[in-house]
Amino acid sequence: MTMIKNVHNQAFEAIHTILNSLDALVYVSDLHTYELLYLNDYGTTIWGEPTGKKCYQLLQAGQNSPCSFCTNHKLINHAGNSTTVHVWEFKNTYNNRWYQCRDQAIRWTDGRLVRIEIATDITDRKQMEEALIEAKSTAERLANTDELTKLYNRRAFFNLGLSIAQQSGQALAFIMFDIDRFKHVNDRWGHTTGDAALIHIAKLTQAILKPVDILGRLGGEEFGILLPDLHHEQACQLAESIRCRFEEQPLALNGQIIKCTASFGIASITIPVIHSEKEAQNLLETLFNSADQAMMQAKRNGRNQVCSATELANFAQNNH
Ligand SMILES: Nc1nc2c(ncn2[C@@H]2O[C@H](COP(=O)(O)OP(=O)(O)OP(=O)(O)O)[C@@H](O)[C@H]2O)c(=O)[nH]1
Repeated sequence: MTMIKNVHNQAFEAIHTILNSLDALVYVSDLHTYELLYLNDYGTTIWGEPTGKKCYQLLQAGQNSPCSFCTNHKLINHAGNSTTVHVWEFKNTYNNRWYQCRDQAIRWTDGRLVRIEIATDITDRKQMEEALIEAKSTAERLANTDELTKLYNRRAFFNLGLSIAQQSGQALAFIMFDIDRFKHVNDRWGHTTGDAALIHIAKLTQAILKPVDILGRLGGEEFGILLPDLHHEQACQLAESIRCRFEEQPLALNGQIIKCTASFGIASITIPVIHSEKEAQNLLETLFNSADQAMMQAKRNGRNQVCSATELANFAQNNH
């Protein structure tokens, strides 16, 4: 009898030693009253003594009733029997560390079903994952952004245009503008001042636009604006406002006033039924080419003015 008791004691101590040596939280709580029935050393070191406490009182911060994220209901089925192990990841509200939790309903020594959780700290992995997600989104942002002006670059601008160009039945206007005689700005004031002038122009333009409008730097001193749901006349008025804004608000830098004007081309369309991305691409290219030609016309007409593709069509007819 004494020998059996000793064997039992030894086994109990071995289990006790193992549980208290684990680099993981192990606790047992009543499935219905939430009373803590067991907490290993890992748990008491971080969260404190469990005696007389409910799991939510000890293991979470500022919790006076069962947690909204409690998984107890997932551990037993309708018949009141244990289901499988429920594995989930959770940021503990007491110490703000991430844990992978393995929860299960087991039979306790007195025969009732209780909850056992084994939770390992996965904060380092989570932080690495978060850093990777952050790095990916930074890389994506940089790949779509013009470094100097922080506007969309040509690639991102065209990609955004592609999705807009598939919204059949919607009006779409496009304004393209190019700063006039920008070479003179660089030659006279230097390349750094030229850069500042490009940033200034980008900011002036962005300030006039609505959040749905898409402004991009297409390259060099050339910019594009995609205007969803805007009709031709409204786009012409908008371009004229931007042109005036450039005249009225030159860049003031180091006591110098750097004046920049720009030439604008406008094209617009009511998007027809689009069947494929290729069709959307063709439509966008046609729109861009028309605006580009209108802009070249504005340059030929003497710069610092707005020309629309309609004007260009008239001009073409007049010159045949
Ligand atoms: N500072 C600066 N200059 C740039 C940048 N990209 C292009 N440029 C300059 O923009 C100028 C464009 O010159 P051109 O294409 O001859 O055109 P323009 O002088 O603006 O004359 P028009 O377009 O005919 O009115 C060149 O001097 C380029 O070096 C840039 O990122 N920064």
